[in-house]
Amino acid sequence: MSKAPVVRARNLLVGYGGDPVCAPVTFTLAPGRVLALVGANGSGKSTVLRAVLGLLDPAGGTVEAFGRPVDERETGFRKRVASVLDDDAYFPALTVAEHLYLTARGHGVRDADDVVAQALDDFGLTEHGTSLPVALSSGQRRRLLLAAGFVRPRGLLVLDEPEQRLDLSMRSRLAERLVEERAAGGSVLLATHDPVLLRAVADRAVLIADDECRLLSAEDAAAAIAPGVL
Ligand SMILES: Nc1ncnc2c1ncn2[C@@H]1O[C@H](COP(=O)(O)OP(=O)(O)OP(=O)(O)O)[C@@H](O)[C@H]1O
Repeated sequence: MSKAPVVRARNLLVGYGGDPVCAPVTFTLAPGRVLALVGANGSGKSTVLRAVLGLLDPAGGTVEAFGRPVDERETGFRKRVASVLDDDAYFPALTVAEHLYLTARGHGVRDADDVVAQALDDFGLTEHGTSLPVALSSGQRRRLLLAAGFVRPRGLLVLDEPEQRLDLSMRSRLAERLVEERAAGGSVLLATHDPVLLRAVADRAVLIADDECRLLSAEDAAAAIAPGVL
């Protein structure tokens, strides 16, 4: 397995309208590793993720994915990068299963039936396969968006607070799924406020802040975001 970084950010400065939202951030993410971004509300985690996904130009520094400057217009980039952000992006007229088939087949998955059935099961959606998004609870809609990230091929999975709106049992299933992802050689970059998820899946973390963005062990990062600390 190639150990070249999947993501390399060097003094990456992110912000809006020329104003940085946090200190420059430097990290690498290797194949088969999970890196978490932690920090207070508004510290800049989602903004860093947007820059890694090419949805926002860096205000300074560089960010590369698979050895090339990030460019989400490149087919090769979009083929290898799956993301689930903090938005409810779904088609109102498609059922849960149809969403997953569309995503899988759109990305050329041959055994889409098996892959979709597995994702429905993993995310507790089997009995909602024929439901439209409007008929789902907010947590079930979140599961649908997460499931869509897992039915397509990927080398990098980017997740923005994937624990949001999930009950504890689904958080633990998500953690198992991410551990499997890592074991299969996939890389995951996630923003999270959940110390339990962080401890279960992350190898390292970056604490995003105004004055300095620091690389921490997963354990130190989990302690830093424990209740009463941040
Ligand atoms: N589209 C935007 N235009 C201008 N400012 C923005 C925009 N999106 C976010 N911000 C600001 O950028 C800062 C960082 O926001 P960001 O969403 O990256 O934080 P976060 O660490 O992900 O927070 P949370 O934990 O609440 O999700 C905040 O001060 C926010 O108000």
